[in-house]
Amino acid sequence: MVDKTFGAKAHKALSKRGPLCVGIDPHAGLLRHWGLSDDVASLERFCRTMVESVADTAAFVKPQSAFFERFGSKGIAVLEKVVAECRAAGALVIIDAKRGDIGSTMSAYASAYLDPASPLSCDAVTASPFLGFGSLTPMFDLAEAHNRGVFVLALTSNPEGASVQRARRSDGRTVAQSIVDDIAAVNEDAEPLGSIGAVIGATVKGACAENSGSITAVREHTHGITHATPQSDSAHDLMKINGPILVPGMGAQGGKPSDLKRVLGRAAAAAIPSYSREIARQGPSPAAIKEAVARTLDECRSALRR
Ligand SMILES: O=C(O)c1cc(=O)[nH]c(=O)n1[C@@H]1O[C@H](COP(=O)(O)O)[C@@H](O)[C@H]1O
Repeated sequence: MVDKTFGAKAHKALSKRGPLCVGIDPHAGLLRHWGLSDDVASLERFCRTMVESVADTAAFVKPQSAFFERFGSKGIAVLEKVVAECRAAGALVIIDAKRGDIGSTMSAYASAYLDPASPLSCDAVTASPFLGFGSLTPMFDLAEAHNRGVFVLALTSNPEGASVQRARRSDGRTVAQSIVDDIAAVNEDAEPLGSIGAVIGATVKGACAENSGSITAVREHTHGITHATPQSDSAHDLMKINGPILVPGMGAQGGKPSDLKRVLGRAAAAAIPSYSREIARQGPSPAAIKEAVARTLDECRSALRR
């Protein structure tokens, strides 16, 4: 059934709960800020409070796997609980693991996150396409089989990303544009949204062609294929993604709600602005976290309406 796909669920969540993803990133500094020590019992306490404060209101919750992995198997056990409890409260859970590998190893990563029988089974996972977009195929296949999603890194929020992602290929496109085009091909004809998302940071210098003054992209013919050739580094054609767009870099990294349209243009209709530290550092008071969620959601909603 089409409405069971991750893309359809993401679309519904965006309209019902609104455009917000709350990241659960229990790093040592945040635990300290909450008056907790850096151990598994504190990790559990932090996560319990975050889940109780956000999972029944935020459309998406994104636990960052690294902060659980650093506690070994006991940390992973906490992550399993976070995933199950958030899903039970109606949030769509994206595990941020940024996996990228080849062949049977990629299949194993896909099973770990997207197979309903796995203890870490969630709604979607982040993936890195930098071993070649095609290397992610086992993950896309499993996502499709089980109505799950994959968010593929395209233009990341860190300044180092540009040296790889904005590099030009021999066909004139940036690496990021080729990733966007590959996502678009997987999502082609999906309604209301495809299940393969893109990750585009709120801090990137400019991303969409329509806001860069070069919307009339030059068409270039290379090897028998016609491409839209971006006129500048900021001229990415994002409308074609036809999938949800995870936008990290909000809050603590400097991204603001007004950046959503600056970076994504009309593609911002599918934006999922994602905040981790900015919301968690309002804790440990659940009321303060809830208040931050409501305020942040309001700010994102009104920036996207403008
Ligand atoms: O995939 C991600 O979520 C991600 C992509 C990206 O380009 N930049 C980025 O910061 N992230 C993740 O988003 C979270 C950002 O955390 P805050 O800066 O505290 O909001 C971290 O878990 C990052 O690993």
